[in-house]
Amino acid sequence: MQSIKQLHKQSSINHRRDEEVPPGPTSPYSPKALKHPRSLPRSINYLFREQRLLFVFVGILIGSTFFILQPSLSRIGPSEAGSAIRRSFSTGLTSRDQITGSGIYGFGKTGGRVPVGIGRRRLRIVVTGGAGFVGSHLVDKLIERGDDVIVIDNFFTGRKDNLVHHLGNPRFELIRHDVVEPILLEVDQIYHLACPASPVHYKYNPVKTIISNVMGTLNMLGLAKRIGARFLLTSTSEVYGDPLEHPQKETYWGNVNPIGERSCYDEGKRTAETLTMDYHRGAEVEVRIARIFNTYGPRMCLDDGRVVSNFVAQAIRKQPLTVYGDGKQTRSFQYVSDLVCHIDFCNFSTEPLSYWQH
Ligand SMILES: O=C(O)[C@H]1O[C@H](OP(=O)(O)OP(=O)(O)OC[C@H]2O[C@@H](n3ccc(=O)[nH]c3=O)[C@H](O)[C@@H]2O)[C@H](O)[C@@H](O)[C@@H]1O
Repeated sequence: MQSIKQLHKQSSINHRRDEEVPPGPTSPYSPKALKHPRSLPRSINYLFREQRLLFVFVGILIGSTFFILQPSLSRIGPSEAGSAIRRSFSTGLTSRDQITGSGIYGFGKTGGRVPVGIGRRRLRIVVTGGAGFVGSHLVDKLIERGDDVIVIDNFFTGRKDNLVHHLGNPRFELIRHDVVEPILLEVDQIYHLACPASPVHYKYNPVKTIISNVMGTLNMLGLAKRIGARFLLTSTSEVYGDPLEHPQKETYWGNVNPIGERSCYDEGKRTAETLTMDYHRGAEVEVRIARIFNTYGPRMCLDDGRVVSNFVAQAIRKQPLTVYGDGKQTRSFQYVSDLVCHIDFCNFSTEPLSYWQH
């Protein structure tokens, strides 16, 4: 209101001044001659000169093309991708996804128009435990795919050496942080791997192992809920304990000793799975659970303590191989690159359960 009053005041003063000093014939001031309004033929003539009309049409064409393509572009966003996929989960590297739309990858699959030269939107992904044996291979895959990766690791069993080839890459960040403490990051997806996985390592400090599993998973699920990120938990076949069924199906609930030496890990992971499903049911966090079996491959520490690395280390040193117990126990082994492909597939999969049963 103040500024409007001022303007009114000014215009009335000007008006009075004009009244007081009327421009006479002898006055040195001569007002600017008023421009004649353009006649219609002149305006049309102006438009046609120098191909102006053509430029107007080209401008309209470019503008309308952009607005037609815009709905397709918006499909790239995580919120849209999330809405295309019903909240779902999978366990044991088997996909229980109940897809009502289509996967995040294909615009074609969503039925939208695909602007030429535009691919999948680059995702920001956090990998907890990304400096570890499995985590570092997963990071390699995500970086190779073109995503931005933030690694969180407390370096208890992880090593910077596993990630040294990514240092200096602008799409890669490494944070020394223990997941038992909360952290706030803006990402699209969370791969939660942080936890010692070898019996030697998780038995070293069992209380810390169970705290990492429970508090670490809780913190990461809280983050996923807050920022609307998809969450993948790397669980273990240890949730089956000493199974009474072979092979173990997802429907099998296991035979776990709650007070044994391995319970810190087994029960820790079982609680982590429970929390994951509770966040899924109660807070609609989009989740995946991968139950990982005994994995081997490059970057596995020689002192890892698992059977493959122990046997390799003993073979290199030309020592006899140590077999615990009666040697009749059985395990499922997988190579780390196969595991990483499956974790990645599990996270993006639109495949039905049967895919994993072959
Ligand atoms: O398969 C899995 O789900 C689990 O595999 C391993 O657990 P485990 O298979 O018990 O680990 P290993 O130490 O590799 O033992 C495999 C078998 O080989 C035996 N073993 C181990 C080491 C060794 O030197 N000699 C030996 O006979 C063990 O007693 C066991 O029966 C991992 O530690 C878990 O994190 C993982 O989830």
